[in-house]
Amino acid sequence: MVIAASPVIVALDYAEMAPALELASALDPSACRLKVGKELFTAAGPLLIERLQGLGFEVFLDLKFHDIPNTVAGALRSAAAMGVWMVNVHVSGGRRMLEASVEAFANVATPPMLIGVTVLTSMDAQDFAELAYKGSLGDQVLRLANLAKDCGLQGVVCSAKEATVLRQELGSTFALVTPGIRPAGAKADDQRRILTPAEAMEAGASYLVVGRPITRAADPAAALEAINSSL
Ligand SMILES: O=C(O)c1cc(=O)[nH]c(=O)n1[C@@H]1O[C@H](COP(=O)(O)O)[C@@H](O)[C@H]1O
Repeated sequence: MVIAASPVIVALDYAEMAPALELASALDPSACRLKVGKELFTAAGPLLIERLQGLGFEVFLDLKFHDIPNTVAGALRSAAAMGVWMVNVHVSGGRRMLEASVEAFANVATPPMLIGVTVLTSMDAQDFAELAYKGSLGDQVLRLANLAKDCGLQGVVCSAKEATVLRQELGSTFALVTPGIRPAGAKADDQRRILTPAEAMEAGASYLVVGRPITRAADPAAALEAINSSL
């Protein structure tokens, strides 16, 4: 496996294996990592993970587990057995689920990084208000990030808009994985809390998750290169 020099994680949001492998083959594993999410993993499964690793890529398995502690712990052990680099769970699954998640990797020699999802980057203040949580969206992100850290997770997924505050509150070694990244002038699509790659790094992000601005570009490798050289 190649350790990428770049903080970019390319989201392979495809419906099947072939286009995902085609895109991966066009990219350099020293220039990015790859993320496989619910759509692609449900269609293509562990075989795809093996193929991407065979091309030299570290893989973020983004299945956002959210279930009872025993079920999530089992799912995480299965993920670790695939040798993935990063996995995630919803922090809103609560303390016992998070502690069971950490415990699931206790006997794994090289465990994946365990990351908690806070408030999805597709949500804005209005969406958030409908859920009737206490405080603002930003308060909720901070509350969930503190809980994740307290339970022993290595980082959180959040919007880069929250990265400055989280970096201050949670210290320099806690990983901030930030989707909702759009180069200047790119379409927001369904994302609501967005920043450019350079702004996100400036705000304290550790990793930038970028999907459509790369996967739907006429030349994905050039789009990745442009982002990397903007940092
Ligand atoms: O966990 C994630 O990766 C994630 C969390 C979040 O809050 N928002 C978010 O967009 N994501 C993922 O990040 C990727 C963003 O893709 P683009 O919007 O195409 O750049 C998608 O694969 C999402 O599933």
